[in-house]
Amino acid sequence: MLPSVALVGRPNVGKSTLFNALTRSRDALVHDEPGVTRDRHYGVCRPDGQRAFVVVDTGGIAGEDQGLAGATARQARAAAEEADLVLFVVDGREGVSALDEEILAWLRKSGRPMLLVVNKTDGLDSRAALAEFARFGVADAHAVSASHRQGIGSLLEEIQGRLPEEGAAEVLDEDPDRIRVAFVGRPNVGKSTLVNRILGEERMIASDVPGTTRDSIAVDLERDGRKYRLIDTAGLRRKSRVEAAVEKFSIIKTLQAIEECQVAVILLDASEGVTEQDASVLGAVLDAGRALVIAINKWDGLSSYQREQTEALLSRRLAFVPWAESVRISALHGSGLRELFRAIHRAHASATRTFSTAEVTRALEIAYESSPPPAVRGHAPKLRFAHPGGANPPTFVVHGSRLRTLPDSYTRYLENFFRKRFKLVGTPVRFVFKEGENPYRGRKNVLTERQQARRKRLIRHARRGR
Ligand SMILES: Nc1nc2c(ncn2[C@@H]2O[C@H](COP(=O)(O)OP(=O)(O)OP(=O)(O)O)[C@@H](O)[C@H]2O)c(=O)[nH]1
Ligand SMILES: Nc1nc2c(ncn2[C@@H]2O[C@H](COP(=O)(O)OP(=O)(O)OP(=O)(O)O)[C@@H](O)[C@H]2O)c(=O)[nH]1
Repeated sequence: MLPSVALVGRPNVGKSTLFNALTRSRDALVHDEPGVTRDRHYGVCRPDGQRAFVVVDTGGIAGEDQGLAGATARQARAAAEEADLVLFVVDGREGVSALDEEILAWLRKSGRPMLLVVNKTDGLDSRAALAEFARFGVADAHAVSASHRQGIGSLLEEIQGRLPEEGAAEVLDEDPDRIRVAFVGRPNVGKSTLVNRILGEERMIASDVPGTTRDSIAVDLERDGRKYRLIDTAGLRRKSRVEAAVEKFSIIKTLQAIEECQVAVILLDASEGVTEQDASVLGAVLDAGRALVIAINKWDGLSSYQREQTEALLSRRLAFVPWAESVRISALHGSGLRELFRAIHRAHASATRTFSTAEVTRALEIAYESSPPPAVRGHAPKLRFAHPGGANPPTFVVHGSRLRTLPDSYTRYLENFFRKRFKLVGTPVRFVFKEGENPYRGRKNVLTERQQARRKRLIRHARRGR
């Protein structure tokens, strides 16, 4: 499961800046889509080749008046207590303050694992900056500059070393035929009703998945001869655990469920359109690169006039994900479920389809020849070669030159072209651009003339020396 790391500290020490440095590291790949709200307080850090984690910006724990008892502070505490690791952020320029001491005392009491992050050390002697905070007696202190992105790499390494071990539930996918689905959405859209409806149908075999930890719940089921695993959702939680209290909407749990699934089904309430919170859940699905199906629930409650209005509104608000299928359902009456599962299946098939290098390069050639990218200052980018770069989401690696000058509109053109050619629905598609020659040229041992001449020279030398 995605572990979580909370940023705690007094106002103005640079928590938001650090949050951005950690969560926006893949800006090149994650395009800002109009219509998507990014929740400023929650994000996912996906360091290259390392384990991803949720980052929570707890908001500043303010001065004495509101102090540790204020509403913000209460939220900060709750977030910190839920986190697997706390980054206690302080200001390296201002040095130790009374409030820092207060926060530290509280963090110690909470018993959460903690790292001290001394920020704003750009232009400072970082050893001196750390020494200032040595009296805190926190063994693990890191000097960083969030705004200059200094020290972030080593901070990330330190964080990696302190995340909890991955649980048994994470060794999820033994069965490649089983589709991992998460039903996500804000409170009251009908997740529990839908999950219960799905699990309640007779033809299905539902069972709790053994080996899942206390915090992670999954249920396997079969439907129309296909196998699914429903990943932890509020709906599942309430059903499988005897818990009277209504579980509050947890963004962390939503992010975790999204990370673990292959297909995220986002539920919307037909009578309410796409709210800010819906848009932020949508944004999280896109950031994670998951396949997406939009289920518009409570369709039963609308008159035909309202239905028309809703259709028009939704198609406007969802125009930025034209590739996602939306299905109208009623969780209450169980209508639309067959279509819902078909859409899940199509999205999964697209998201996990495999490609050969030959077909990908061919597609690139055709796209390129039929519409080459525009020249910038007299030089046009050249696209030479492409190969598949992974699934879920389908990723295409394109090699060429001057690719930095490729306009976004051209990336969108390529995306649409590939979508059409490979009939990809319900999944984001990613392109990674790499400068340089065909990387397979060297591997096939095809040497340039200069390389061949050099090689012959070396061989001659070696012979003479013998
Ligand atoms: N010199 C320098 N300034 C920084 C650095 N990080 C943040 N700042 C500045 O510090 C100020 C506060 O940064 P924020 O990230 O908003 O601080 P915060 O802790 O999130 O503040 P609250 O939202 O009030 O809790 C801004 O003016 C930043 O530009 C840094 O590494 N070096
Ligand atoms: N008319 C109508 N009402 C529905 C439908 N689905 C759910 N509801 C109602 O919407 C309310 C909320 O449903 P829940 O299933 O509890 O919503 P939830 O998303 O699980 O809510 P949280 O657990 O708070 O996140 C309940 O009163 C349901 O009866 C539907 O398809 N049609």
